Amino acid sequence: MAEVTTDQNSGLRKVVLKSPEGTTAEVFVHGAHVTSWKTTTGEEVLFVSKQAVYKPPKAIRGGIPVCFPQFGGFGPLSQHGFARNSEFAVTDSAPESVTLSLTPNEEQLKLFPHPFALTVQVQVGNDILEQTLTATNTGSEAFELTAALHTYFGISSIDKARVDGLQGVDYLGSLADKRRLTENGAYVRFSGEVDRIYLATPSRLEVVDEARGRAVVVEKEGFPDAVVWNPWVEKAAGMGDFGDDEYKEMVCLEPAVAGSGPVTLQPGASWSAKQKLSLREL
Ligand SMILES: O=P(O)(O)OC[C@H]1O[C@@H](O)[C@H](O)[C@@H](O)[C@@H]1O
Repeated sequence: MAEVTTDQNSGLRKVVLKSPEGTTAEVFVHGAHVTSWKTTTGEEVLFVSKQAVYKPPKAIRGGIPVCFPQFGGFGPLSQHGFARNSEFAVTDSAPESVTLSLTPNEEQLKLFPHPFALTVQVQVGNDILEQTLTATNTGSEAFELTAALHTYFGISSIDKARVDGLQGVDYLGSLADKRRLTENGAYVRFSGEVDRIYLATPSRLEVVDEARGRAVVVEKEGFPDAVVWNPWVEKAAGMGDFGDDEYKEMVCLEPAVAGSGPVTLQPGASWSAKQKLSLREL
């Protein structure tokens, strides 16, 4: 069993996972939120802001917030839905994996009148992190959902970072009234704010850290889309839980079901999607 412990700094409950090879991950019960994934050599791969606020129901800034049952503004709820603001229950665990579950409370059902059961499973392997979302419609009517694993990757320097695998892919420009555009570049690089929903992307993408000589390989299933986000100077300055200069240290690449249209879940039916993160030396 992975033990549920109390985080020293925040007082919140978390689970620490460890693979036999020594890869570790830290998962907060609040939001089923992964805040750390360390390689066998002890190197952190994810980014968490030094200004992050560990005070439920606020979502933690960084790591991997779970956006569910809504991504962004694609629906009636507030931005990114309420899973990231909710207390989950730990329903299963082993030294290298944990499953956390959420059913909406009365207040959430008033805003989103669709009973569901959501599980988030997190597992570590040899320099691997896998995360699976499974949602079941436990009500009597069909409903629509959008979702994302809003993954913040730590990088050495934004001018030496890029996202590979998106050339020729159409995207909705969130900074351009969601206009549909096409990615022409071989890579996505960052020299200003980027906020794009790439549609029906290849299942394998990479966040490349040229300065560190390493890429994180993102393999996704069941998430047709991928969001690329960096807030850059102005948006960073406007976020209370994000340092003014921290945009230089992170890139978000978020497997999502968003712009390609919502998933319709029939009564009794389940939907499942996952991401697998691994490393590649350049
Ligand atoms: O501040 P939030 O709600 O965590 O959202 C952060 C960002 O999340 C990204 O997924 C969105 O594309 C951005 O538009 C948004 O700014």
